[in-house]
Amino acid sequence: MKKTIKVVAAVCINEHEQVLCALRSSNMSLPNLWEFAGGKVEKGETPEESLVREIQEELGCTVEVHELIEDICHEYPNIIVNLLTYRTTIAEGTPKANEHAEIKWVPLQELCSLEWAPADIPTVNKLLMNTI
Ligand SMILES: Nc1nc2c([nH]c(=O)n2[C@H]2C[C@H](O)[C@@H](COP(=O)(O)OP(=O)(O)OP(=O)(O)O)O2)c(=O)[nH]1
Ligand SMILES: [Mg+2]
Repeated sequence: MKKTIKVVAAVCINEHEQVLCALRSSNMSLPNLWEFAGGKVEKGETPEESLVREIQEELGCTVEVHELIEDICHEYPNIIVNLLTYRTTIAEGTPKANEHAEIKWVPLQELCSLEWAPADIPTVNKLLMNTI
């Protein structure tokens, strides 16, 4: 049976309605695909705690976690990812790509121009449909 991992990711939106997008590097799994920064929920953490920790590690800034956008299970060839995406805003600091190949702020309506990790598509569609 395939293992399921619980992953949290930050849909970080700024005052210009731009979304922070992160490019997975060539040495990560799902290389060269765009994602929302985040990572695996560790034992004893709430999803919100994991997300604040992951963003601190990956982007070197602090986020405020708002509502859940999407909770989906996506089956990859080797693993099932239970991805929880949350709307977030930056509470402190400026995001930097500590682990990603690149990060950039993208206008909400242009999100579809990036090549996303497959599990992110439902979140991207929700954002494009303006249902959040
Ligand atoms: N962070 C993140 N992971 C995603 C997204 N979409 C998606 O399919 N994933 C997958 C990629 C990985 O197989 C899995 C775990 O994410 P990750 O690689 O960020 O985990 P992590 O930061 O804890 O990294 P590591 O400790 O395993 O190196 O989730 C997304 O938008 N954000
Ligand atoms: Mg990560």
